[in-house]
This record gives sequence, structure tokens and C-alpha cells, in this order.
Amino acid sequence: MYIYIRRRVICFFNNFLTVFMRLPSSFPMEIMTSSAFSTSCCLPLNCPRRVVWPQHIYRRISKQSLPIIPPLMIVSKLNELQQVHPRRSAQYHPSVWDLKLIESLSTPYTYELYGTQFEELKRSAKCLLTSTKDPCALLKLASTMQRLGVAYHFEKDIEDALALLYPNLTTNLHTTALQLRVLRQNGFSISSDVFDKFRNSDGRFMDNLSSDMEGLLSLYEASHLGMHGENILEEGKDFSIKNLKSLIGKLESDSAKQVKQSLEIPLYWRMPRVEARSFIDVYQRDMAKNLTLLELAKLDYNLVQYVYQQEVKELSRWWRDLGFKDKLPFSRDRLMENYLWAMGMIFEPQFSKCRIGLTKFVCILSAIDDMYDIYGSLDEIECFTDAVDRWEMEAMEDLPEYMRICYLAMLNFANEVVFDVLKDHGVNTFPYIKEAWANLCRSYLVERRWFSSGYTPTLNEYLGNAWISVGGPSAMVHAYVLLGCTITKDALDCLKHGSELLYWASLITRLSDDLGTSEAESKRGDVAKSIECYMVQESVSKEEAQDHIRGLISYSWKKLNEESAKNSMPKSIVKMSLNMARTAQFLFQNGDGIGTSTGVIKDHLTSLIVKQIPY
Ligand SMILES: CC(C)=CCC/C(C)=C/COP(=O)(O)OP(=O)(O)O
Ligand SMILES: [Mg+2]
Repeated sequence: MYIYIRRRVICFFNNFLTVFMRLPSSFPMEIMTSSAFSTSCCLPLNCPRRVVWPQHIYRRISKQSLPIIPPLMIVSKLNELQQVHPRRSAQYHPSVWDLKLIESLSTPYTYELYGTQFEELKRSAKCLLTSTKDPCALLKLASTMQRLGVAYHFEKDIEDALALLYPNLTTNLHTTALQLRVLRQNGFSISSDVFDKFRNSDGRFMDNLSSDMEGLLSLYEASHLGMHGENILEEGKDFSIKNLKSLIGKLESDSAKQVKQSLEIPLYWRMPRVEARSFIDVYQRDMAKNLTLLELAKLDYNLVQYVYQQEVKELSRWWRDLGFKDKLPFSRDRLMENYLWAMGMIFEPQFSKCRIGLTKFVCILSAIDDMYDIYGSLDEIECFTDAVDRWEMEAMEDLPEYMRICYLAMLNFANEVVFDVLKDHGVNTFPYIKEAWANLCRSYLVERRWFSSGYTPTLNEYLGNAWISVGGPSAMVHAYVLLGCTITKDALDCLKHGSELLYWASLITRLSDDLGTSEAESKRGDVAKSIECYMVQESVSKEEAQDHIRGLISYSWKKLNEESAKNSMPKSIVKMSLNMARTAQFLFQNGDGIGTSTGVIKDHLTSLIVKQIPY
């Protein structure tokens, strides 16, 4: 009883500060930050401000320092709060995916039936790599394999082949740009000075390149692998965009379509599996296609789809048993869209366990997010945050019924992950998994307090919290431990305490989310997102703020590229970080791909999971 009252005192005290005294500035008192990461970083050239390196390690307020308030008064105040709290709903539309339909998915393409043919095609494709000696042809081959989604079968072969060619300097713009893109994408370092020979003495790209469509497109794609400070790639990007735009009208429809698509979303930012599906069609129409590669790509796509189908079937049963749809009707019912997050982060068939775990993670995270954003009262979510910190069954006592379901689902899921990793790898990941959830919930609480007190944070303040509240750091901890590869304490510590790699990937995820969803969120009432924060801070229009956020995304990509090149984290984490950013951009490209899962996302899911490619 004493503990119960004490917890209620804490909740009440927190509410008192944020709601009644309307003291938004009280939150730093609660969330003490570590000075371990106080490096600062510059914003893009068009950005006048500096972002302070996010501080992400939270300390809880000392409970001993709380004043004692008579319990009866607290209980009556809580009841009052409970009664006045209007239960809100985001009015999410029901899922467009019927669980029965998911469970009935099937495909004729199984490894049992097509395995021999598949292995034969793989052998032939491998021969292509070893027999191609011309540097330009080899670069094209590596790029085509990547785009078709089959490069993962030949990682070592591609690396070996590229190492032989490297650093063979090429002559024309197309090959030079292709070389930079393919080499960097495959982990080689190559200086952007290779573009020097295409510039005049005044440093500008030569005029005679302005009609070289192939070269310009290649330069444009390569410029997205640029790092902060590589001005030549920035200029290359501007030069290619300007000239590609004026060339579009003169191109045949297929080429024009490709250029338009690239200008919308460059190759390097695309989600691998979505790109594979779309490029297989393009390649099929290519007069110079290699039939072995095409056949391999189609068969691989269909065989991988078989694996995805098995996974969503299992997840469908899990989701039905979890019962969130009935017990938490205010939250999103988006199993398939959440699966897309997982598939976007890691698509290779051998990582089923990771995709299944990540999908469960996103399902539970979304329900908790909706609880904090929409449905729960402030005192309820204070108690929930406290319960997550305690991480024990007894904590359920203090929670309302609907929260208990969510709390226990989270506890069970997370403990199961910890158990599996302990069993399979002998590594205790409990402190990391627990901290991932606790940190996430604390960041949700910060946003909720801001909202409840009517406070609009500065963009810096907002981003210092929002890169965590988007779920990136927590997702990455889960993804890493679920991968099934060697788990090192160093990598876990890096993920726990934050790394620049994780920060920039999460920031892109957050900014893309805000660009796609903040309008709907602010209509229904939610914390000011990056766009509103910047509008208020700088007194600018929504359009100007959106432009600024897009600039920040480009800047973050350059920082992310810089971090990827450092090889300071395991390759798998680098790959998943890049893919997380790509997935976010893809999902939020046309608004809120999750909350209001539209026809576009449904169509993509259909071609990724339901429909085979005629073979
Ligand atoms: C693998 C990852 C990173 C998954 C995260 C999924 C996600 C962004 C859920 C919250 O959406 P939201 O738009 O409601 O977020 P918020 O309320 O934080 O803006
Ligand atoms: Mg939300």
C-alpha cells in the first residue's frame, strides 16, 4: 500500500508540475542528461542554427526528493483527473488486410521445386562476375545485380572483382560516377577528386556535359553518396539536377520515367526490395539485358517471397492471439505495414527471425505510442513510464486494464527475445533490451508533457528527444540481437549509449515521419513536430519549414555516409541503419503510410508478398 501511494504521489507531482503549474521548463529537472555526448554538429549551409549533439541518457528523478502529499488528497485529485480526461482516438481506419487472407497466402515457387534451377542460375551469374574484365562492364554488372536484388548472393565475389579494378581511373563522366557510387556502396573508399577532370578552371562542371544524359544521371546518383564537406559532389548534384530537368522532355518515355523517378528518390535512398521489384520490369525491357541475370532475379524474388509469406502467416497468428485489435481499439491495426518496416530494414531470406521479431517490436511500439499520444491520460502514462522502469509483474497493479495488456505484451515479448539470445548465444542482453524500452517510453513522456503544457520546444530541443521517440535506437538494438550473428558487448554498448551512425539514421527516420504525418497529427492534437517547432522558432511559413526539414534530411544523409565509411560498427548494423532511413523515406513519402495506410502501400505490399513475378 505504501509503495502504491508513493507511486501515485510521484505521478501526481509530475502532473502538478506539467499541467497545473504549466512549467514546461521543469522537464530538464526530470530528465537529466549525460555530458558524454556533447559534441556539436553543423547544420546544412542554408541552416542558420546549430544542433547540439543529442543527449540521450536519462536519469530518473530521485524519489527521495519528492515532497510528501497527503494520500487522500492525491487519490481524489487522480479521480478527478481521470474523469475529466477525454478519451481521444486518432480514428485510424481498420486494417485493409484481412488476417484470413494473410493466412491463406501461397505460391508455387518453393526451393524444393525450383532449388536446382536456382543454384544453376547462381553458378552462371557468378561466372559472369569472374569473367568480366572490362572495368566499366564490371561496374555496370555490380550495379545491376544490386538493383535486381541478387547482389546479396555474391557479396564476396563482387568485393573481390571490384578490388581488382580499384583504383582504376576511368575517363568519361558516366563511368567515373558509376565507379564512385559502386565502390563506395561496396565499402571501398574513393576520393571525390575523381570529378576534378570534369570541371573548368573556375571550378564549375563543364558546359559540354550538360547534354550527356547518361553521365548526368550517373553523377546525380553518385552525388548521394557524398559526405559532409564534399563540395564537389554537392555541386555535381545541383549541376545534374538542373540539366536533367531540362533534358527530360527530349527523352523517350522509358528513360524520362527513370529520370523522373530518380529525381524524386535517388537509387541510394531506395528500399532494396521495392527497387528490385520495380527494376526487374525495367531490366526486362532493356535490349542489352543478360537473360541469366533476369531469370535469376525473377526466381530469387519469387523464392524470397515464399519466405515472406511464411513469416506473415506466423505473425498473423501471433497478432490475432495478442488481441490488441479488440483490447486496444484506439491503436493502429497495421500488422502488414509494420512488417514492411522489418523487411525494409533487412530483406535477406535467412533473417526470418529478425524480421519476425522486428515486426512484433513495431506492433507493440505503435500501440504504446498511440497510448502516449492519444488515448492515455497524463497520469496514466506517467505510471506506465514508471512501470516500464520497474520491469516487474507487480507494476501492473498500478495500471488501468487497457495498459496492463500492453505492458504485459511488451514484457513478454522483450523477455522472450532476451531468453532466445541467451539460449542461442550465451549473451545476456536484458539490460540493453530493457533500457531500449524504458528510454523509448521516457522520450514519449517528454513529448506528452510538452503537449499537455502547451509548450512548443525549439527545433534543437525537439530533435534531441525525437530521434529517440521515433523508435530508431530501440529498433536497432532489437534488430542487432535478433540477427543471429555474433553479438559483441562493444556493439551493444554503442547501441545503448548512442552512436553517430544511429543518431543520423534515426534523425532521417524522424524527419521523414514528421514530413509525412505531422499535419494529421497536429489536427487531432499532438506535440508540435519538427515543422511546427521550426515555424514557431523562426516565424516562417509551413512550406519554408518543410524545405528546411528536407535540407536537414539531405544533411543527415551526408553525415550518415560519413559514419558508414568509418566502419566503427559491425557491417550488419551499418546496413540496417541505412535501410531504416530508406524505409522511413519510402513509407512517409506519400503522407502517413502507416496511420492511413493508403493504396500505394497496399499495392507495394501486394507485389512484395502476394503476387509472384511470372517466370
Ligand atoms: C523500425 C521503426 C523505427 C519503427 C517505428 C515506427 C513508427 C515511426 C511508429 C510511430 O509512428 P508515429 O508517426 O505515430 O510516430 P510519432 O508519434 O512518434 O510521431
Ligand atoms: Mg504517434
